[in-house]
Amino acid sequence: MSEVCQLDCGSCGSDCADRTKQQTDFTEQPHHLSNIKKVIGVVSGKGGVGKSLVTSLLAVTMNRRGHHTAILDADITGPSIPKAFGIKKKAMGTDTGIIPVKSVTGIDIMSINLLLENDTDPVVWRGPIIANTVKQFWSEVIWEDVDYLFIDMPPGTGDVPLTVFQSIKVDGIIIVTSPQELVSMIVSKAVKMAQMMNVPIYGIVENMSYFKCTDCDKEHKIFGESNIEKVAEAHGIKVLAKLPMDSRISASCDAGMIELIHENYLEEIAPLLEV
Ligand SMILES: Nc1ncnc2c1ncn2[C@@H]1O[C@H](COP(=O)(O)OP(=O)(O)OP(=O)(O)O)[C@@H](O)[C@H]1O
Repeated sequence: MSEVCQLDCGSCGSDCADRTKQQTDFTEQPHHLSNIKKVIGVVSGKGGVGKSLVTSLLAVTMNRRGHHTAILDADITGPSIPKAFGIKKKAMGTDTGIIPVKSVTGIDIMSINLLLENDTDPVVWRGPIIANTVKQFWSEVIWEDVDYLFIDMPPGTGDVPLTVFQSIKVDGIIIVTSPQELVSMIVSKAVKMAQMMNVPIYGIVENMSYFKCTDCDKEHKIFGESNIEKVAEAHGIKVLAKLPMDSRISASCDAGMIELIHENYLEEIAPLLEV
């Protein structure tokens, strides 16, 4: 540190410990009234594979097991969480901070669509502004007594997910894929990004893994045989669950009733998160 530190590295040439710290630690603090026990990021190497659905189902599962859960919708340009939970109310801002909206079963939710006047308005913002909005959802929203905060991460491995990883201390991530040809490359990208960011990986959820015929009860692999086990093994991670392609799922999302869905599709993941 220079002899009289003005807390302004821009005008100071001293190569001190404080400068090094400022250059490498980009972590944002949560709101001082927030109390979050575990933060779990849900990521996908590409869009449209069901990342928001898996985030929603994880929050529902943990909530059903008696934990207070919350969702931070960091998918700013494609926010689909409020629709899946049928939330029409807007989030409230107070002098102290922003209050998330509670779903029917008590899951706290924050999403850009809970701030926009019209939820069909597109968010046409540049990367840094989008990343800043996510940071604000972390630092300015009051996440009160949350056991599990699930973050629906922006898809891909670009600028925005990177900034989010740098700013929010995530306890672990879950990677969502669908059984398609490019899965190996897509998973590799997500795994490498997590490793670069030093974030532990819980494992992979394969969505739209199969379709179960209601007439013959047979499972059909619509996208062909999956090689997810091999891909997971190659990266030393686990396949946590395989979700069927099920019209009841899309119907529940469309009707805003995802938390009232009867099936507990991701129940087997819960004990791992509870450790
Ligand atoms: N297993 C499934 N069975 C039936 N419908 C599904 C399933 N998974 C996802 N869907 C439907 O597919 C659509 C896209 O899913 P979702 O929004 O979760 O994808 P996403 O990966 O978050 O997309 P994006 O990256 O663009 O935000 C939704 O309408 C959802 O209801």
